Amino acid sequence: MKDSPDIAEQLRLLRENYAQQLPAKLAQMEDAFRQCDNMVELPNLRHLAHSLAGSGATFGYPALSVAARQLETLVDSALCDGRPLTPKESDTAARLIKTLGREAHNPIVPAPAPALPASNLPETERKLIYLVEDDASLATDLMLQLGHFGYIVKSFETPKQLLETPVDPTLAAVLMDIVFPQGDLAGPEAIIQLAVAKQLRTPVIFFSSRNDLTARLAAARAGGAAYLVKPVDVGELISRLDSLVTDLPPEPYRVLIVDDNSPLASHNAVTLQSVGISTDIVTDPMTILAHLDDFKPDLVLMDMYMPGCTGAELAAVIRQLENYVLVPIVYLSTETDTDRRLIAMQLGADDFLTKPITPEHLISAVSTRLRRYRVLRSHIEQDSLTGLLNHAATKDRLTTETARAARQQGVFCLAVLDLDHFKNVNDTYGHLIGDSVLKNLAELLKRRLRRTDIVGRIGGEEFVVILPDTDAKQAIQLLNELREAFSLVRQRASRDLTFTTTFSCGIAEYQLGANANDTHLLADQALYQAKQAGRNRVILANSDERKGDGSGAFHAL
Ligand SMILES: Nc1nc2c(ncn2[C@@H]2O[C@H](COP(=O)(O)OP(=O)(O)OP(=O)(O)O)[C@@H](O)[C@H]2O)c(=O)[nH]1
Repeated sequence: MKDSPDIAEQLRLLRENYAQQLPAKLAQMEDAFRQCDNMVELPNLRHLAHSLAGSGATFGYPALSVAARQLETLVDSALCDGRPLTPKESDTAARLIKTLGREAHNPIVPAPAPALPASNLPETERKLIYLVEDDASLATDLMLQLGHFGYIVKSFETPKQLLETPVDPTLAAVLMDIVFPQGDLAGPEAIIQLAVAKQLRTPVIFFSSRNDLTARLAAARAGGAAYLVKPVDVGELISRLDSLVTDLPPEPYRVLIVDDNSPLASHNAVTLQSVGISTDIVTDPMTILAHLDDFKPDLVLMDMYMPGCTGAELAAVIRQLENYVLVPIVYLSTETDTDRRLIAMQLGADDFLTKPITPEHLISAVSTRLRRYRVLRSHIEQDSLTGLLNHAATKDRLTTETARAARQQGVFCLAVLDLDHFKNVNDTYGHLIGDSVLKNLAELLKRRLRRTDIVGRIGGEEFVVILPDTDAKQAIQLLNELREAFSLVRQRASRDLTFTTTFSCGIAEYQLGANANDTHLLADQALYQAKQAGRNRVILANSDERKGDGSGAFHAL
């Protein structure tokens, strides 16, 4: 696969820009060299050489990189000794600068980055499902139930109707009964016809009151991805559907590039973007904290030597932040000295990549670490029953969101949800059924909320939803929709017994200056009011009550 035209074009422009700026950089270097007898210009000369050494090869000037690296090493050793260049070193430096001038006219067009399929495809909000069921009341009920979880359902009474309808290209799955008045295996037979006539490749879930091998075999031969026995357990159906139709790409990996060399940082960013990795660039290391909070990187790719502070110092600072103890920090540096590398690593970085680096190597080295980090993070952060964020991770996210809102003077809402009379559910139907209710609520929240919303389970039957960039009015409306939808979900206790249940919810809108505990305490108080007022309702906290000490709200979870 080739670079997308957009990315190839961006890379070409970056190379062109670099080539245009090269003569000025070389002129600066010659100036610095001419004045380097006075020692003041030596660090500048080293910095300029360092910058060219790191960036030249990336933009098609490998020999220039080599010469610049030699120059950097030479100047570095004089600076370490605290002396000017010796006459011999000056000769070598003059020769190297000449080489730089020559090589600046000899660019090689770098091979395009090997693009893997981009993973950040646009998100399709709601999935279209075809339901083929001759029992009108069951069809209506399933349509409603699936609708609560955010699916759009188009219903057909007979397989023939389905066969006669052009297949919608956005179709995500088919739910097909087995037995129809037209035949005991009319459902699977229709699916085979569809596959032949219309090349239907969409996943099919069969459901039937038949539970015999003949029916199951027919479904399997028709390529059925799942087989559910009636009465259909909505929770099971949703989890099967979700696993089959969730083509939502995984959230793109995020790499924060910290490099004062702006063209090089952009080049690396475009290279990573070509495989769907999302990037953010920090050219001024002193602004890194804001970038960390806003961008929440899965990996930090960092230059080692920058004005203001070194990469090693920055790595040490990042490691002091609780939320970034685990995030991989990788140096991308021209540093080859093993001792200096080891010292830099001791301060908190995980690895070294050496500049110049080919796009292939950069992508592969970064991707491996990103994958490992995400797996590790999900083990640490997920609640095992529901797959939502656990208590600690939710608390972290709330702290981060609070910091972001404070910095940007933005808004967000925090909703705390608690199932009503859940003890009764456990006592009446058993703990396992209670668990499936918890999973159904988690599923509903996951399906109905935006990807940018944060959902966690913070206690037995207590959930938290953080809604960035959402004001109180919008939050109330959304949570009421969710409350309504959940109250209509048919929970299955046994083959013949279903029940419904509800949740209460307290919402707090972030108030400028409040900390995470303040907001959480407010939402908790509103939840308490919702319970007192009769449950199954959403109540917004009164922000004037925020004057309490606010302490320990999260501890109380
Ligand atoms: N099935 C199941 N139950 C849980 C889990 N964690 C907590 N619970 C139960 O949740 C119930 C919570 O009960 P209460 O705190 O009395 O609240 P409630 O019955 O929901 O009543 P209100 O909140 O006042 O409406 C207890 O019965 C817990 O055992 C879990 O992981 N699975």
